[in-house]
Amino acid sequence: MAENGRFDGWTVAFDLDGTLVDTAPDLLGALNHVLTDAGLEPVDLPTIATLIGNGARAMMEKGFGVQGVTLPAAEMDAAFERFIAYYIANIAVDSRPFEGCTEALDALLDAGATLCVCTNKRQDLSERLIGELGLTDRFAAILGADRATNRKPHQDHVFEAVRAAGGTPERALFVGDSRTDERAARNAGLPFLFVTFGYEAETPEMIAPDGIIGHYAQLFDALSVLRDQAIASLRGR
Ligand SMILES: O=C(O)COP(=O)(O)O
Ligand SMILES: [Mg+2]
Repeated sequence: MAENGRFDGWTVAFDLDGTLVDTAPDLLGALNHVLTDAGLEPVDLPTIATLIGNGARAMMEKGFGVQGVTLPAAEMDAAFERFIAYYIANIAVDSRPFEGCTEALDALLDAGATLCVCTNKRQDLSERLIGELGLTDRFAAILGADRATNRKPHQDHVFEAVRAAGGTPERALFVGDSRTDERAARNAGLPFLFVTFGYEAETPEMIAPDGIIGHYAQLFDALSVLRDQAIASLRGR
């Protein structure tokens, strides 16, 4: 049943922030740039991790909220412009793929898998970040929130990312760091592998994923188990 350990015909969809890349340091830099610009106190790294997951705009609004401020819409728009300008210029200063990530992606590619990115980050930011880190060639498709018909946790985002990569949802697996990812994967009917090194506050027990890894060295074997389970259930239909 192990299908000789290969992933030919399989697509693996990855979340970006907190899953492929540790983006918190540069998101923190950009958020604190606009907060201090507005005369507010900066937030710290543990705080920013609780704000990531629903896109940069939501993160920034929550960041102001943490400092007890709700800006009128027009001012929030202007602050967001400043945030984006700063973040684009500083998107990969300290952001790096999680340890072992690049090697793990290459092992999957060598085994025949197709890889794609399904992220609530904006398309332009996602492409720029992945490009600056030299990872673009590894992904058959990158689908940001603004390119999806409906963003995660909606299944459309997952289906569209997998199909853009030339894959099929029946032979696809999802890797993510958040409840939003878990719900998106479930909504789309994909097995869900949870990474514990990202930005989710809920425990793995609460998330109840199909598999868990705490390091990229465990990715290949964990995805192999999910693939074999999916093959068994496809056969059992
Ligand atoms: O930018 C965010 O807030 C979320 O991005 P992610 O979906 O890649 O985790
Ligand atoms: Mg994430």
